[in-house]
Amino acid sequence: MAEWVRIRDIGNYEGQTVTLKGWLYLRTDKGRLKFLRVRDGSGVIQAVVFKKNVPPEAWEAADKLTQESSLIVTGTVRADERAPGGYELDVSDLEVVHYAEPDYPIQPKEHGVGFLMQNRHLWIRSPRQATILRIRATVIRAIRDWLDSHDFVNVDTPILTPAAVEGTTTLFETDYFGKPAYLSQSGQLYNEANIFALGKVYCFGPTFRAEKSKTRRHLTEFWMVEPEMAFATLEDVMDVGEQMVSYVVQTVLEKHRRELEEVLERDVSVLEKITPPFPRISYDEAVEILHANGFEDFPWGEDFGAPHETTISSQFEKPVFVYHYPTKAKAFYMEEVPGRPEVCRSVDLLAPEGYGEIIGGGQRIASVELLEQRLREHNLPREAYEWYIDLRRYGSVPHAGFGLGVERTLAWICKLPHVRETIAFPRMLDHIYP
Ligand SMILES: NC(=O)C[C@H]([NH3+])C(=O)NS(=O)(=O)OC[C@H]1O[C@@H](n2cnc3c(N)ncnc32)[C@H](O)[C@@H]1O
Ligand SMILES: [Mg+2]
Repeated sequence: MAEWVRIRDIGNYEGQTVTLKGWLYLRTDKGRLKFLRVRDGSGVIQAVVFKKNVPPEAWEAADKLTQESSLIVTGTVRADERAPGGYELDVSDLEVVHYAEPDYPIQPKEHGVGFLMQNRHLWIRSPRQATILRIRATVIRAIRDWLDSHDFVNVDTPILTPAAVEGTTTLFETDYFGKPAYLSQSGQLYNEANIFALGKVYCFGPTFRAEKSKTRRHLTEFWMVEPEMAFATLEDVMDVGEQMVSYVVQTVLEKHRRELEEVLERDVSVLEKITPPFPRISYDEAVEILHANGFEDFPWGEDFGAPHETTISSQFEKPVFVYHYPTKAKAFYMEEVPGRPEVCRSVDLLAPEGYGEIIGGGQRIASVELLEQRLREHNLPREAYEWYIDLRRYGSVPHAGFGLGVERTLAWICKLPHVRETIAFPRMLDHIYP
């Protein structure tokens, strides 16, 4: 058998005889010719079977091929600008590994989202979905590369936790040997302990929100990277956030420009502008933008909804930081702004093109007294946070961090209509199968 190669690298083998292993995506018969669209997980190529060029048994096998049959094809690589990816395989031999059953549910045609979601385990095989998952992997790797190269230590935080971080209304409760435990909403509180050991840390894993929201931006299980820094302030959050997001976007452009343009039909010129610094405006300034752009009655003090975030971010070509939200609109742990207790040292990063919040974070309360006051105000059970208060008793420091949602970031980069396409098996209010 000739050398087994990946379709993604086929350009390196022009004129050579190679072997590909994959699945039949599409078959077109034209007399003594068969055009097979083969995919192998790294890309798609057209394999041309000419009856006179293959053994009779190979032709007979090709004739019985059904969509998604697994196969091994050998042939000579030739450049052809009409072919997907610019190359074709002139087949000299073909072996079928398994004939797929003839009723493969996902035909190369339009299907409704509900049907596709019920068949997500097969839908992910489509070139578009596979491309998105490949870009997702690049986003995750780029995030880790940037943090690892900037002295952040990856520390894993618990999934089973005793208390809320982001409000008690979106907790998934589970029984923990007769006591309640909650799936992690955020690793932040544990990160705040870890920085006293390591200075700069990040956790990166699944987080859970029992969101009752059916929107294009909400999942009930999503992946979040959460950097946290000792001796840091709100400004450090924005510095790190803009540098990391810019690095991620430029890395995706470098590695996946062709897929973005050809498979996802994404206008990449927007992404080319994503470099530091990002604009930074206060919540007060953001409210002024709303008042001047159709939301004259927006009341100061409210959190922004999707339409508001879209209006605010539409004023800028880059993601925009909005800082100093009203204290009452944010979580219990937010440090207050000296002299303005009604606002806190929080920040969100709003992505352009209507993708809204991709980062939430801020500076954390450093004093025992204010933290105890906030726990009372938020009616949080003090006993579940005693350890967290300890962090303010023993060498407290100004510290800050944020969480970036992978799925929302990926949806923006790829310009996807819904976060359901940003993870292999999305979990949403009304979707947990397969
Ligand atoms: N270490 C920190 O400071 C993080 C902080 N405790 C936190 O969880 N902030 S956040 O709730 O705004 O969520 C952060 C990001 O997490 C994403 N996120 C937040 N909730 C969701 C849902 N439901 N679906 C998808 N993505 C979500 C979104 O990008 C948010 O900006
Ligand atoms: Mg948020």
